[in-house]
Amino acid sequence: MNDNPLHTAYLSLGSNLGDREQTLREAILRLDRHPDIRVTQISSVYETAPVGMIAQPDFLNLALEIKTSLDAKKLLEITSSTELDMGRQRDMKWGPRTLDIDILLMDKQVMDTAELILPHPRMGERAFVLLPLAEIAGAKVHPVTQQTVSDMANQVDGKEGVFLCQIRLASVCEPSES
Ligand SMILES: Nc1ncnc2c1ncn2[C@@H]1O[C@H](COP(=O)(O)OP(=O)(O)OP(=O)(O)O)[C@@H](O)[C@H]1O
Ligand SMILES: Nc1nc2c(c(=O)[nH]1)N=C(CO)CN2
Repeated sequence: MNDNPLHTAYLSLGSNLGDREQTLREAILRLDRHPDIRVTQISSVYETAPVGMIAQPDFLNLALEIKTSLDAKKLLEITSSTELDMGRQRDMKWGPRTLDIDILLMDKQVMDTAELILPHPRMGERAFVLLPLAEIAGAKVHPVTQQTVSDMANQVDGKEGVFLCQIRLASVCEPSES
């Protein structure tokens, strides 16, 4: 880690093309191998019906907690380049993708710029985001609405097809000290 202040961020990962499980494992490893990022919590994996454009395969989704000394813009650069390195092609809004990484929350930061909006503007309506996130960050408070993640998850639970999978990824990388 560099000497900058340490931030806590929550990410949503999704995949609905290719070997979805392998893609998620590899993405987590790549993030954790970055010198300024440590993956500190991994939620369960959920198989989820596509939201938005429905004529596409089901997704695997999960949420991560990371600690990072990167600022939010730099973190977005890393998550975007990880998506591209893992074969993501930028094409259709809400279309199929090998890997999607969204930054959901970063500390209590609120920002609205052309490249990055925090908290993620659509997280509150997405069961595929909130159910995994509630497992690892249920008590965290959304800095704009002041709702806890658990309360947000309860509001969307059952509204979309979101099913817990038997896939265990928690051992992909060991939680590290620093
Ligand atoms: N919190 C955020 N996390 C990730 N990307 C963001 C965020 N806020 C804004 N963006 C911008 O959104 C752009 C488009 O992202 P992307 O192609 O992943 O959208 P999408 O996954 O199709 O839809 P959605 O944004 O609804 O998840 C990114 O290039 C990025 O600049
Ligand atoms: N189930 C599911 N649906 C989606 C997803 C996703 O990750 N899972 N991502 C989208 C764009 O970010 C649009 N729709």
